[in-house]
Amino acid sequence: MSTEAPARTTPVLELRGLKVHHRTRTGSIFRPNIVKAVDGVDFTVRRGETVGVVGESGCGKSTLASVLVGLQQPTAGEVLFHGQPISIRRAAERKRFGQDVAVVFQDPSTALNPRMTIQDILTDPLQVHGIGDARSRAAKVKDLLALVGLPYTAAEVTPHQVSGGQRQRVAIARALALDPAVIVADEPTSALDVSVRAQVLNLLADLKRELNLGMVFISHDIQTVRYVSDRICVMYYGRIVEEGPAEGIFASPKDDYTRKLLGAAPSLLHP
Ligand SMILES: Nc1ncnc2c1ncn2[C@@H]1O[C@H](COP(=O)(O)OP(=O)(O)OP(=O)(O)O)[C@@H](O)[C@H]1O
Repeated sequence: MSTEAPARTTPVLELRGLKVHHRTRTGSIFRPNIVKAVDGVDFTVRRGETVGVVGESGCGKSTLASVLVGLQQPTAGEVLFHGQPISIRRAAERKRFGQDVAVVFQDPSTALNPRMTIQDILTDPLQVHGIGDARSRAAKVKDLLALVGLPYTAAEVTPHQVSGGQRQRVAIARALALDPAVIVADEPTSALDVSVRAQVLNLLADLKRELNLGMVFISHDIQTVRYVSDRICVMYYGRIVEEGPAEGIFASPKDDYTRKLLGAAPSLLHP
């Protein structure tokens, strides 16, 4: 499934020395308790590659994702887009980032507004960013639906009138609406029926190839990550403890924690 990693071009998205620390309510002002959700991570993704991020619950995957998509300001470290440092504190950079880096969440039932038609859901990002007119937006919706393998008639219904797998296709189409360079998919198949998971994974892999996207695929399931990723980062307690080509990690894991993950529960994709 995975394709050969692209040549060593400049990463489209990069994190350097990323830290996200949270001060919790326990502790005191003299001795605050700090949760180190992400604690010194370097990370890159290039166009045309899928980087898998895997680790158990609480290791910091979602926190990493929220920084990658500009939803959270790190405590320390840099976020670079095409080699240029960016900050979501600056409104213009935040807007640009929202256009260039898109996210697909775990559960499309909660990520999509149940009262909007799929046409409106897909038109909304274009309107918010002031892109095109009514005619070009309608054409774009048609293209997006075709891209994710949905019939044009799906535009007329609401998300709850289609199946779970089709709903996630709508969420993927919405993520593609602004022609992003990177898609961050955070557990995109975990809430889906086992029978449709492989279809959605195949769709993400096809889109990465066709659109030359940088893809970050986050999951607790190492077999699912292996299925889609060119490169894998293994996270443990807020750090990347092992990183390398997907097949290399499986053939000869170097870290004890990676070995533990590989020996753990059977894949949710192939239970
Ligand atoms: N706002 C916050 N305040 C305090 N602690 C937090 C906050 N956000 C996350 N954490 C803690 O940071 C750690 C990493 O959380 P995160 O959600 O990123 O992990 P995860 O690997 O995505 O787990 P899951 O798969 O269960 O979502 C956890 O211990 C979590 O409890």
